[in-house]
Amino acid sequence: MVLAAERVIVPLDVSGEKDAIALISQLPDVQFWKVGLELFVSTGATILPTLKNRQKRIFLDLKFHDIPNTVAGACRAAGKYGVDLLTIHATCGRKALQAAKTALVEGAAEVGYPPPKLIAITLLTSLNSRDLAFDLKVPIELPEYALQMAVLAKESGLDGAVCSPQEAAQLRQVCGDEFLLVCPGVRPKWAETGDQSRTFTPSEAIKAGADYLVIGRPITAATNPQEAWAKIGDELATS
Ligand SMILES: O=C(O)c1cc(=O)[nH]c(=O)n1[C@@H]1O[C@H](COP(=O)(O)O)[C@@H](O)[C@H]1O
Repeated sequence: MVLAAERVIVPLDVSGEKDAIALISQLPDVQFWKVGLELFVSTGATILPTLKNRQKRIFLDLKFHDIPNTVAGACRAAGKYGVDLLTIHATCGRKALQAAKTALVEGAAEVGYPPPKLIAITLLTSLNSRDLAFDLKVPIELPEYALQMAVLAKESGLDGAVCSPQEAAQLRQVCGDEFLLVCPGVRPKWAETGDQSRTFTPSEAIKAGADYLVIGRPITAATNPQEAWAKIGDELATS
């Protein structure tokens, strides 16, 4: 049986600490929270100790994208927060990914934390094949591109990738069972797609091989977030 508390990460996509704490309190069964750009840029790292005090797991989603020296510095610092997952864009390239991973491990060791798992963004789930071909000018098919970014991450020593659930099965097959697959772009049948392009339902995403599902607005923007969380829990329990 798939338990939502073990497999679903909910993003704290709000701009203030008060709103973040209200969400955390409203959804006590959520064990894994994501702190992303909106909250981190608005309030800094202050939410992290709050989550740790409540024994929550933390996905720090800062999507680093820079030259090797800069991502290494950022990862060394992020390693000291004691979070569980951290993101970087695969398109930083091999040298930056390797430098990031090394610095993250060193930063965590300096303060005695286990290193967070470093996972690479393959291709944002908001983008579709047309965007990739016509705007980003990438001349290969989208699933193949996402796969190649995951392979680059794996070869660079990263722990996993962020991908659309539509690509999860292929990434799982090629990158193996130990490679962590974190999938946003998850939409229950009853939820709006919004700006996500490559979506699967929660049960489809799990079947495709996702380790974790990142599900935000279907829960957090629902009239009744607890009810939405429970519905997703029911879907996963029977999948
Ligand atoms: O890194 C991410 O978590 C991420 C990568 C990606 O390709 N697509 C994506 O949607 N996300 C994040 O996943 C969350 C999805 O939220 P909802 O679209 O509200 O479910 C957001 O916080 C995004 O920042």
